Amino acid sequence: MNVIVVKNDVEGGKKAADMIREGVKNGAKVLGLATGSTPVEMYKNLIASDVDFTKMTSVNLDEYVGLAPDNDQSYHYFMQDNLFNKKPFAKSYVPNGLAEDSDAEAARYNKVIADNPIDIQVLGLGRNGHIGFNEPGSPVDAQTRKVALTESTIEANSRNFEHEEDVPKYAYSMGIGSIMKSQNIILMAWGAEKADAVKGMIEGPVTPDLPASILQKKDNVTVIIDEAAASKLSNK
Ligand SMILES: O=P(O)(O)OC[C@H]1O[C@](O)(CO)[C@@H](O)[C@@H]1O
Repeated sequence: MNVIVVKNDVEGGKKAADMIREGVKNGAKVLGLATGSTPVEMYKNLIASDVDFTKMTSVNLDEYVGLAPDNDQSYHYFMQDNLFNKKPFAKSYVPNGLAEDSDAEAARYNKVIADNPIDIQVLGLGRNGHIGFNEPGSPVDAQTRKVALTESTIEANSRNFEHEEDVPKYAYSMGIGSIMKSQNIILMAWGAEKADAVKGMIEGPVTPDLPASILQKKDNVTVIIDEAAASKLSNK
């Protein structure tokens, strides 16, 4: 794990965007993308840059079950708004939150991932150590499936909804097994509320209780964190 500590999300987002531009220059064809507040600065930097995704494919990590693509809380909408409207890809995939058959949707999405091996996967980090929506206890070999969100995640994500009860209880998430197959991973985390998860991810035992800790087992992982998120590390 290559750990880079930056001052704040503005510096970190620029760093991550530079790494993606470099990856694209070096031939990356498929980007795995994340939502949430964490990658917003990275997307701003990519939009302001000369990077061209029009011959590339993007595959997103997750989507809330029950939200339509035009719902402004959906991850489809987030991606349109934060990146795709300004920097379109030849093809972009996000799980279908309205799929009627969740097993069929998971199988469809697993085929998408198998057909489009990910060169660079972008990840955020949940306060409980989740990556994608792989909550604590998720099997390390899991593929895309419908998952139940934990209370901690529902509470954390409720800031984006009018009422906490509006936060969907389920999501489709790419599994840890699929994430681990990506060629390169860039994980970002900002703020003191991520400091425990960051410490566990980097210095703790590899355990399903803290899903991101599995990244210790993978080469080509770059972790970009700000000083607040790094504040509990023993080796700063
Ligand atoms: O970036 P945030 O909003 O802190 O959320 C943490 C992570 O959890 C998720 O909401 C779930 O995938 C991601 O979108 C995000 O990277």
